Amino acid sequence: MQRAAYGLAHAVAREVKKRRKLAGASVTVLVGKGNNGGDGLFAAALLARRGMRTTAVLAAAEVHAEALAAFVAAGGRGVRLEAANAEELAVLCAGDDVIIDALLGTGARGGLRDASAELVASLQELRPRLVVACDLPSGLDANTGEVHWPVLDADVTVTFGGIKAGLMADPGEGCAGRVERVPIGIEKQLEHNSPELRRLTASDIGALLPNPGRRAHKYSRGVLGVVAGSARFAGAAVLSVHAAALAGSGMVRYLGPQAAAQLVLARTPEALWETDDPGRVQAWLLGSGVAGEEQLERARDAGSSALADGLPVIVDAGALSLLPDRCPPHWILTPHAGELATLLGSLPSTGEVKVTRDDVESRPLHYVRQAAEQTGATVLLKGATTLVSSPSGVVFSQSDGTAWMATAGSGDVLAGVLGALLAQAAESINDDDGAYARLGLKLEDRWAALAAVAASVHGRAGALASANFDGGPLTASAIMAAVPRVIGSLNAEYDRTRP
Ligand SMILES: NC(=O)C1=CN([C@@H]2O[C@H](COP(=O)(O)OP(=O)(O)OC[C@H]3O[C@@H](n4cnc5c(N)ncnc54)[C@H](OP(=O)(O)O)[C@@H]3O)[C@@H](O)[C@H]2O)[C@@H](O)CC1
Ligand SMILES: Nc1ncnc2c1ncn2[C@@H]1O[C@H](COP(=O)(O)OP(=O)(O)O)[C@@H](O)[C@H]1O
Ligand SMILES: [K+]
Repeated sequence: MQRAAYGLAHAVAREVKKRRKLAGASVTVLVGKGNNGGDGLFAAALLARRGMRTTAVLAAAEVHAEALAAFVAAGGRGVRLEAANAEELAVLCAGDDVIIDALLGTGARGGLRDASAELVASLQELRPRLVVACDLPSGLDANTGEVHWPVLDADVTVTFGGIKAGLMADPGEGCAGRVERVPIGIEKQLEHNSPELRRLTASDIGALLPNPGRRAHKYSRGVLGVVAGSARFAGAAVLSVHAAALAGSGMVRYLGPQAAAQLVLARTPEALWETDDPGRVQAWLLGSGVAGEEQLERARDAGSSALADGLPVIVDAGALSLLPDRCPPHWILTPHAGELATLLGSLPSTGEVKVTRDDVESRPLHYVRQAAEQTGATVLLKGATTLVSSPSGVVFSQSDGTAWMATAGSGDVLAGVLGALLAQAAESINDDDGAYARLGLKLEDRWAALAAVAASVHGRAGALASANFDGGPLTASAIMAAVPRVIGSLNAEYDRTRP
């Protein structure tokens, strides 16, 4: 507890010092009845000793006794929260330099209640200057990222031990701000009861990105077949094919109507337009912008032959309605929340239960796992945080992008990037050289890991492109243009630091 409190106090002091002098600055800690409140009180005691004006709002009749004694001994002032003073305390706290949210931690069941809920709801409206959450924002489920409102949005969350699953899945991650981990000596223990949710680091991604050998040729590099676009959505074909070319496919074969093919070739003269037998490919991308019977038929045919040949397939947008009864794990579905809701609704195994987009957005971790389990496929659920579930239940979470990436065509670029990675990895991934094992990944989860690599490359490309515009807005084309540089720098960084 002392290590946790010290880490928390250190982070709070640092954040305050970015804004003003620490001595004389005001901090209020919101204290619940459990150990989370104890951590908050011990941290506030340390801050009082460093000259901060400290107040504790005590939300329970009994709080951690030892921590309260330390807090009082350090000169802190306690106020009991009651229904009658919740509004008034909210106004007072909102004027503070920093608020520490230590109401509920990992032991919470359900959300904030009564006066605590009232206080937090009012505070959230008053937009306090700086909020630091102790371990996790109170009201958030540490295992799922599901949220019981109201929750006080944190600028920084200081979390102890391992990073909880709930801080890597929305809507929880969206409330947590920047997450900092304080090691407290229980990390080894956590490794063994891992929550099966994993975030790949830049170095993990460098280790998994395909790299051409010296004697590579275009066919050995990996050919991607693409059935995308249609008369109505020709742009999806243009974007996905170009992104696949930029992300390093050996070759891209495009199947689609002549009008779309002309636009595809105008942007990507490197691509081939296949009008009858598409020739050999190592992987397929089906569905981005696919509409109309003729193009759906092409996607269906390519899907059937891929299934028979055991080839990896990305199933995006329009092709999500063409799934076989059971998909193999090397089929990667790439829905956004709305598409996932529709997909789940169409599965016989979901039964009569209706799933809406709101349901998926409230419980993305639950539904992405459910979809992978029920279809047998790997499922990549797009969003601010993108979750990828292997049918084994192992989930990857990547959150490397910027909100400017919520722009039309962005998903088509992701599909192209993933297609390029799949085509390049398709042949080597089955006789893995140990890269997955070295990262502690099971080979059965390799498709999900590769999809997470694509999501991260896509997110990093968006972040880089926006940074090049001083944080300004993006088009899908701008995201795509940054992809080669992101892959190049991830590879270079990995080469510099590899063991
Ligand atoms: N190794 C570790 O574990 C470490 C843990 N550490 C710290 O401990 C924290 C976990 O502590 P914890 O177990 O005391 O849980 P926490 O959330 O503070 O309080 C639970 C209490 O609140 C109550 N309560 C429950 N739900 C409620 C609700 N909705 N609304 C109101 N009350 C509610 C419930 O009581 P009851 O429901 O029975 O009234 C229960 O007694 C963790 O987040 C981290 O900060 C660190 O020090 C590092 C090492
Ligand atoms: N708020 C956000 N922050 C970061 N990335 C986002 C956000 N919203 C969407 N994205 C990303 O942008 C892409 C949008 O894909 P999609 O919804 O399929 O759009 P489209 O079909 O128009 O291409 C996904 O990769 C998603 O992860
Ligand atoms: K908390």
